[in-house]
Amino acid sequence: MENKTQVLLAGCFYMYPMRLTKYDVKLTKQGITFNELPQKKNVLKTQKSIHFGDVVGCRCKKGKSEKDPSAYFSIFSYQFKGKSKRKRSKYEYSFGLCDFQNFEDNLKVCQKWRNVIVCLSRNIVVNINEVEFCTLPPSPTVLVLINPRSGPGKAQQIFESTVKPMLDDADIVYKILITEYAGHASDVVKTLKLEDYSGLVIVSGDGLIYEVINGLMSRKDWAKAIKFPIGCLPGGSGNAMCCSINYLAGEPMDPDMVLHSAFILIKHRILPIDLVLLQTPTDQIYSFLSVAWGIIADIDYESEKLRSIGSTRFVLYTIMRIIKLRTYRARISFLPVSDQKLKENGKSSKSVKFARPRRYTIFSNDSNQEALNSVYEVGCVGKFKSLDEGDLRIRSQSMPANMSGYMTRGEKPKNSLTSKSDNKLSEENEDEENEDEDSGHHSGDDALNGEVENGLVDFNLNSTTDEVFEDSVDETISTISDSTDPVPSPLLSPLDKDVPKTWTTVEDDFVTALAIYLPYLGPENLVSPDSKLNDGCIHLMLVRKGVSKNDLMKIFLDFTTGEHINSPACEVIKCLAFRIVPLTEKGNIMVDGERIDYGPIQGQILPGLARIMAIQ
Ligand SMILES: Nc1ncnc2c1ncn2[C@@H]1O[C@H](COP(=O)(O)OP(=O)(O)OP(=O)(O)O)[C@@H](O)[C@H]1O
Repeated sequence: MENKTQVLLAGCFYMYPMRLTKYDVKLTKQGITFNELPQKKNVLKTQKSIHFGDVVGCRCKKGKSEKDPSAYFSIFSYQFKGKSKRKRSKYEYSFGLCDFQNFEDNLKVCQKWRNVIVCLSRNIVVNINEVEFCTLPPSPTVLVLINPRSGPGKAQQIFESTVKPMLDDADIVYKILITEYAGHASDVVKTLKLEDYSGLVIVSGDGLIYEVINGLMSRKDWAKAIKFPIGCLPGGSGNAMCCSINYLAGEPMDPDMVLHSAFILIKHRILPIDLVLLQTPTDQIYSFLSVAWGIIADIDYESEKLRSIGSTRFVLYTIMRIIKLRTYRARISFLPVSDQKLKENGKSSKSVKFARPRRYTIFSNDSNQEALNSVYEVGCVGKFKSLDEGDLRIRSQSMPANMSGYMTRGEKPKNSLTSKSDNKLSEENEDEENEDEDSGHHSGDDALNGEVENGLVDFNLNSTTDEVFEDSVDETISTISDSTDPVPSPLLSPLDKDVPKTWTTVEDDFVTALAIYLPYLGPENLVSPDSKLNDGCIHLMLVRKGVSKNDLMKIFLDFTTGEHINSPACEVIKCLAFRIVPLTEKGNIMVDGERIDYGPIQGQILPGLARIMAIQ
């Protein structure tokens, strides 16, 4: 079994800028521990540690003074301040070595440490016998698409102020493309030479993600193209994808969601994400988030005019639409998950066939409580257990072992890119010999308390690095092979024909129908708490006419916690496919937050078809 606490490297370093105090530093697969030396008798100093789960990069540096032969390795860690785990902050730990008279010899030792640290922080396994020969892994190269018009129009600013410094710390090479018109991102990915990049990073709202996915799916080589890794940073007003990614990674959404999303982006694995193939009478499109009809679609679309005020627009319109409540008639059909599973197991599906769906109870996660509500038996949500802080943290705090091997070497990018991969002078604020404790550089006891900036000079960056993120996911989850054939939709019958007999159909008056396949629909809207990135099912939520305004308001308020799924007025069905045929003449249908022509729509799940940079 892997010994995560085995010491791979040990040495004596001082911490910049405190040159007089030495530290005993040990490196394991989990992180670095350091103790002040010499330990005074009877004085127990707490051991300090840096976890590789928090580390985004490491760089070698030299002192500013030419005469100083010291070499350093600086570790960039984004860790939680205090125990509340509400916000990550940047810490820079610079360990210095001056054992040898010339800089090159000191540097060699620091480079060895740096190489191992970078590998372990990127989940590349380094065993004890590999430490001496461990080389610096090449840097990933990404294309960053920024939508200057998304949300309150701050995507570019967000990138410059928060994301760029983090990408630089992580030595991620990037090329920036600012979208110039609606549809630009789609045009770009339709012809993009995917082999030039390790992935695509979208700084925008959900609209640009939708564009990119549909652009990739429109390519002849769609089956290969859709596996191109996509990373997302919140620049829009909804940002449902980013909220969902942060939630599933156990990273905070507030405050400073951008920083936490950027942290995930740097520490990501490439994970499969479900898409849904949608058909309308005129179109076939691909969706990653939801199809909304009724009040949820109305709020999304009608609040567009208040885009400039950010996510507050949703709150205002929710109140307005509940006061002036509309209901809509529709025929809604679905293929429940368990129905299909029964068939796969070779059992008769007779027992779950019924003309009109029966309502069954599900139980609250509180075992003392009576059965609370009703949903369809087949594919019902079942028990909903809300994750507490502790549950959520486990994954993000955990060490590289649970995120192993997501990188490998690839082709060298051909583009000229904005990169930090050259030796460069750091912004100088102070003389290196100045041992001022307020310098913001971490030394000894203050190492866990301050911000960064230092008087060291970057030295060791490998400017000829090449890398792609390896798709290390379990390919079996994807049902579709690399092909140039049209995308298959075996579960769907033509939209102008009846749904297959195995489906269930309801005709009724509704307040809303929402097919959703990610947990969050927008900030503070945990509409589908049970959804995962790749659970292979659509969560169909129905609210029928007859719900009181109070109950409806409670459902919307409970979106913040996901508790609404315990409301008797909220029916949830896990299904593989669905069809909504609106019977009320006018209304809105929103796909991933974008309005499409009003009319019948059907969809089926494409399990794990796309690839997303996330932690789950
Ligand atoms: N330069 C541009 N000018 C005008 N529109 C653009 C430009 N670049 C992209 N777009 C369009 O802006 C639309 C809205 O962007 P996006 O969805 O990213 O932001 P948002 O609507 O504020 O966020 P969310 O969808 O999360 O609420 C997208 O449909 C995209 O096509």
